Amino acid sequence: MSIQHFPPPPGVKAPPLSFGARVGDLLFISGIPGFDANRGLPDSFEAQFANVVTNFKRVLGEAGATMRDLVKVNVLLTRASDVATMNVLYAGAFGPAPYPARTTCVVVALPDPKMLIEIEGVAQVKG
Ligand SMILES: N/C(=C\C=C\C(=O)O)C(=O)O
Repeated sequence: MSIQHFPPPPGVKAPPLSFGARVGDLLFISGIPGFDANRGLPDSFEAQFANVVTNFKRVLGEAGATMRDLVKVNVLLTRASDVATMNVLYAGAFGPAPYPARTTCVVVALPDPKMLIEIEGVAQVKG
């Protein structure tokens, strides 16, 4: 079965990865940080979360999927103090129920010291 890759757009300075990779009916989405359109990282958790959702939807859309097609989501945070806020924002962005399966981890660090959150996921893609 072949793999369809969704690389960063030309000119975007990203690490050596695809934002998404599809095999069969499954789309695997890389850890998506909260970069804005200019590859800047806002200071606030809420703004980073909003950018993650925008970026996440773009990757899903490129593969013909939506947030409702998500099967599993992993949320990586660098501050346990953001968990409560994340849950509120998450319910708005990834809801309504039923939600995808999810794991949340508080990690020591993410690749850029300004990153407060990354979300990765697996979605079902039909067609
Ligand atoms: N997922 C990772 C970084 C993503 C960076 C980006 O979207 O620009 C990684 O390093 O694994």
